[in-house]
Amino acid sequence: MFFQITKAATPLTGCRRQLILRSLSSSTNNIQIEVDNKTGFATVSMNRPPVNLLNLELINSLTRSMKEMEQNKSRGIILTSTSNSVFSGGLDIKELYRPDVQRLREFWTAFQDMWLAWYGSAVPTAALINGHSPAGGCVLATCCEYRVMLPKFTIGLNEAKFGLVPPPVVRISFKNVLPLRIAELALCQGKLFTSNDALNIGLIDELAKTKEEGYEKCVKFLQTFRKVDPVARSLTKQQFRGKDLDDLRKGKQKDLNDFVEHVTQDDIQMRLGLYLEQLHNRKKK
Ligand SMILES: CC/C=C\C/C=C\C/C=C\C=C\CC(=O)SCCNC(=O)CCNC(=O)[C@H](O)C(C)(C)COP(=O)(O)OP(=O)(O)OC[C@H]1O[C@@H](n2cnc3c(N)ncnc32)[C@H](O)[C@@H]1OP(=O)(O)O
Repeated sequence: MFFQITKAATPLTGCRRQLILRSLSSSTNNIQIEVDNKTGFATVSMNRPPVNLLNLELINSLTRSMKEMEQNKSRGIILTSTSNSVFSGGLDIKELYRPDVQRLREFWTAFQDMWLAWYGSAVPTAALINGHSPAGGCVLATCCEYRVMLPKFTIGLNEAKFGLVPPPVVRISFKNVLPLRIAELALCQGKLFTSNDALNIGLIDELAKTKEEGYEKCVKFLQTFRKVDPVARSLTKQQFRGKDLDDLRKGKQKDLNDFVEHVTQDDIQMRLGLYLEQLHNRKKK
C-alpha cells in the first residue's frame, strides 16, 4: 500500500471535501493525490519544486500512482502540478549529462514504463496544464485523453532545438493528438506553442482562465464517461492505442539501447552540457 488517506479541504476546489492521499512510498513526497468525495475522481499533482523535472524518482512515483489508482478502480484521473507556473519542465537533463550508465538505463526503462502506464491506462485521464509544459511535460500531457491549459504558457517538443532526436516514446503520444503534418513540422522545428496556438492546432482541447475553472472542465470531460460501461470504454481505448503500446513493449530493449547509445555520444554530451549551462545562466543576462 503506497498511500495514507486523510480528509481535508482542497486548495483546488475551495471548501469541497476531498480525500487527500499522500505518497508514503517516497521520502520526497513528489506526488500528491486527492480524491474528490463527490465525483470519485483523483487529482494527481506533481510536486517536485521548482519546475517538476522528471528525474528517476518522480517518474517512478507517477507510474506507481497510476497502478495504484487502477487497482483501486478509480473512475477518472486529473494530472496537474502544485506549481503556479510549470506543469513539468520535462526530463531532468542532469539525469542525462555525464551519467552513470547503469542509472541512465534504469532511468530510461522507468520512463518507458511510465509512458506505458499513462498512455495505456484503463482509467480515463485529463491533464490540467497549469503552467509551461515542454518536452517530457508535453509527453505526459499527450498521454492523457483530454487537455485543458491555462493561458500564456508554452507546450511542445523542443528537443531538436538543443540537438536531441526525440525517441519514439517521446513522439508517439504527440502524433496521436495532432495531424501528422503538423506534428512532423513542429518536431523538426523544436517548436513550443503558446496556449492559444496549442488550442488552434488541437494540441490542447480547451483553455481555462484559472486552475479552478480548468479543474471543472476536466471534471466535465471525465463525466462524459459516467454512463459508459468502463470495460467497453477501456477496451475501445486499447483498440486505438494498442499498436503503439505493443510496439514499445516489443521494442523496449532496442529503444533502451538506442537511447543510451545516443545520449552517451560525445557530441550529445557536449550539447547537453551547453544546454544546462544556458538554462542556469538564463536569468543572469
Ligand atoms: C534515435 C534516437 C534515440 C534516442 C534519442 C535520445 C535522446 C533524446 C532524449 C531525450 C528526450 C528528452 C525530452 C526532455 O524532456 S528534455 C528536457 C527539455 N526541457 C526543457 O527544455 C525545459 C527547459 N526549462 C525551461 O524552459 C524553464 O526552466 C521552464 C519554462 C520549465 C521554467 O522556467 P522558470 O523560469 O520557472 O524556471 P528556471 O529558473 O528556468 O528553472 C529552475 C531551475 O531548473 C533548472 N532546469 C530547468 N529545466 C531543466 C531541465 N530540463 N533539466 C535540468 N535542469 C533544468 C534551471 O537551470 C534552474 O536551475 P538553477 O537555478 O539554474 O540551478
